[in-house]
Amino acid sequence: MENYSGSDDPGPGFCIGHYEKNRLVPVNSQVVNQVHESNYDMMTVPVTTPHFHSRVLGLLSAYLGNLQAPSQDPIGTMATTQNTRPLVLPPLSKADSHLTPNEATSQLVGVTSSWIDLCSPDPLIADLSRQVLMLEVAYAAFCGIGYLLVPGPKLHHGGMHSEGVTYYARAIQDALSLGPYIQYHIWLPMIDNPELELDAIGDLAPLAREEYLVPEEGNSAKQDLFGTWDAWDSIRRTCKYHTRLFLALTLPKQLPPLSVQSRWHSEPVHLLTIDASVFLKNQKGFPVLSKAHQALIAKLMRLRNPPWILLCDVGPIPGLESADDSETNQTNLSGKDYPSLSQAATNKKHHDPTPHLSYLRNLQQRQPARTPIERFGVGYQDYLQAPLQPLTVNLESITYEVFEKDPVKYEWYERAIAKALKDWADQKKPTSHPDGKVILAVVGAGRGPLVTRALKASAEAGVEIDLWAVEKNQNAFVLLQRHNETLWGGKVTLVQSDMRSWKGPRVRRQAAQGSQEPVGESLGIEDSLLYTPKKGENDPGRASEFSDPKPSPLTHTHVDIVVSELLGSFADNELSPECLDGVNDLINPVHGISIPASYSAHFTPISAPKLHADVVSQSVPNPAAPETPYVVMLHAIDFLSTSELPVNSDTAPGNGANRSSAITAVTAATEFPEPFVQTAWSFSHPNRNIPAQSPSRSTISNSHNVRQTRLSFPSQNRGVCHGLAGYFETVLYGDIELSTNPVTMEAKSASMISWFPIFFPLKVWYEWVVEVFSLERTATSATRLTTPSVGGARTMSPSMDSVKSKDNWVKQNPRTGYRRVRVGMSDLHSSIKDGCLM
Ligand SMILES: C[S@@+](CC[C@H](N)C(=O)[O-])C[C@H]1O[C@@H](n2cnc3c(N)ncnc32)[C@H](O)[C@@H]1O
Repeated sequence: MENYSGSDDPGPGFCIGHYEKNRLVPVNSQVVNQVHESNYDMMTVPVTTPHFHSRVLGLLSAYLGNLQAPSQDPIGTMATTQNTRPLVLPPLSKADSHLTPNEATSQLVGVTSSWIDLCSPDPLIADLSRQVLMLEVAYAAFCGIGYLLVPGPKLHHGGMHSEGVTYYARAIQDALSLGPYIQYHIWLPMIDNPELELDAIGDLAPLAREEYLVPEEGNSAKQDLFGTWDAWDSIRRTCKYHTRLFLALTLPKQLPPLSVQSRWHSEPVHLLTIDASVFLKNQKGFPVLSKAHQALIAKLMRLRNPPWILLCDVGPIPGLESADDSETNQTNLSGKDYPSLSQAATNKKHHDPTPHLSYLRNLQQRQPARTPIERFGVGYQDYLQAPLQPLTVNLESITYEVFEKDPVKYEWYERAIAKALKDWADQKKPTSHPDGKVILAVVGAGRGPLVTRALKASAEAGVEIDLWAVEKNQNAFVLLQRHNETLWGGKVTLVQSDMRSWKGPRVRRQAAQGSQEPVGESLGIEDSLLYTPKKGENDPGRASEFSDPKPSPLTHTHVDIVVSELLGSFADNELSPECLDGVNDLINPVHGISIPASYSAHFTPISAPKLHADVVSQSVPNPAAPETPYVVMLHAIDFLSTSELPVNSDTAPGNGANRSSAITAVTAATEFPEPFVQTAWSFSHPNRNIPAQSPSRSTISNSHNVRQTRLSFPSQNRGVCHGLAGYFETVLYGDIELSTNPVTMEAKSASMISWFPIFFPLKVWYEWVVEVFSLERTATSATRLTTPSVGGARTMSPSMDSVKSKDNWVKQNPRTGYRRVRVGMSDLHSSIKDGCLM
């Protein structure tokens, strides 16, 4: 068996890059070499130059200076457009970009302009921004850039909040087809904090014309913990969960509550940007990250695709930009933090030109080794697998081999069998064997690991057993025969049969001479003579058995202990109850034991964007894809129903009076909230209540195994439910249990790897783009409204007008005094492919 201890396993590697907003040097191979020599893995490069920015501002200013009102045509149609004379940007010129296609390009992350505003309520600004993005994307694609960092949507425009996201999303959808080999990273902060969404000099947003703006009245927008996640959700839905669309997430100085962190953890965060200001200083003045930041980074780094880290504003790359800049920038020291002269002299000796990078490299080395489950699961994380069909399909040897690597399951079975045998002996229970041996049958023996464990348990408990192994897989049966000869000393009677047609063990009628002390008296059925086929000979109409070839009068008897391992990820989904029903009558009717004694199925709703995207992409060739329950090692998921109290913006970090207490609460814990997992149903064996089967029916009724359930899951925060995560728990014997339920597995069977959870996908309902908002009054009243709003909100939304006229009590402009919280949204549908093409 492979060693899964993980002691020599290095932790995850960090890929760290250098971000410079206004990098002015043209990047070539020498520059990239310099980056590598400085211990960075990669760097960013702006797609366009400040020259291009000035040129666009100049064109806009000239355009606005000459703006005329649209001339009316006789029927007034011109009045319905705001683009009578659109401003069209000319193509890029040499001075507009430092990018050149060369061998270094593929190692760069291109950055598109942050001064545009695709969400602007002013159609002129929005359209100009779209043109800028398209020019940049087209040129980046031409140069061979593989990764683009695209600043996220601006969410606040005066009194309007999050209204232009659909337009932003639409532009990204266009960009995806314009740069067909580019991976796009939408750059977002972890929460929507309007106070931090500041306009810089030269930004297009403040140039939006007043007539398109709604003034902010009184209450400024509050921060919204899930506001940026919500925007991201709109974008990726519009782009239909595109496989080249990812996130770049800004790590803030104050981390948001863990429920917000766990939401981002479930999303495709492929870049993590860390600004110099996020670092604290240790006693020696070196930059370090808080424990909470370290914990979040550690979790992200254990994902199937760990994010790359971009260090922002941490000073220049040594040797690349001027040394003077490097001195002043390196740790952002200010005022009293400056070292004394003697400290400065010492520092000079040990001068580290990249202290933030050194810290992250050190953090990388301190990452804990992967756990046995993580090592085992490499390549399986968030990977959809169809569940096994062990009854109808004969498993391959390699599949058994994977089961057999479990460091816990077989150990627990051995303990359970030993305990059951000891109890049997201690309680002096009669056995089904004439010699008093406990008759134990491993049904569904596979390649025999439980048979080995049963023999060990018998030796350990000092209780003699008569061991039977039943397996229907003819290929695995060959190995069972071999093991019986080489490993088990012929002590096992092998039966190649479906357990449902097995007639039970056969024993000699009289106790054999010289047998060991019986455990108890025999309950054997001694009323029939049976035929034992010779080795290799099949008994027609009955299972073939290979045992002592000496012919002797045999009789069927009961099994005292049935051991099976037929559970699926959702307990009963691999037909465990149905198969065990087939041996139910063979179990000793008074004292018989089944290991497992019982099992239950559990589930909880989850957000699983990666799995959803995979199911959707598989749906094209396979329409049954969304109807399939998948076995998945769940990782990038968020539990939607948790035991955590709901968090609201008032108690989130950065909110005035509550700030300090909230931050304490946030930084104290680093584990994501525990899911609320509920039990769906359970089964136990032997089942003394199986109704008698009607002799007139050829098939056995399975109605006693039908189960149904209806459960409620409180959800604390908004999110998208992509499906249900299913788990199981099983009582093997007494207090020996196995569990995959994330709430109990640590206590019951930590490090068990045989089963991954099951994922039941949910289909999503589609319509033309419709957004539904709940209006939360931000002023005095706590009134809530739900208003569907069709299309965009660049003009006054028709829905808003109808709300005004219908509901007298909404007297004021509903755009002010209310906060719109999106509660639902359909997919974006477009007739562009089927419409009239140019
Ligand atoms: C999950 S595997 C477990 C194998 C083995 N006990 C182990 O732990 O590695 C289940 C085994 O049960 C066998 N099996 C399933 N249904 C069966 C049935 N009705 N009768 C006999 N064997 C069955 C399968 O062929 C498979 O070998």
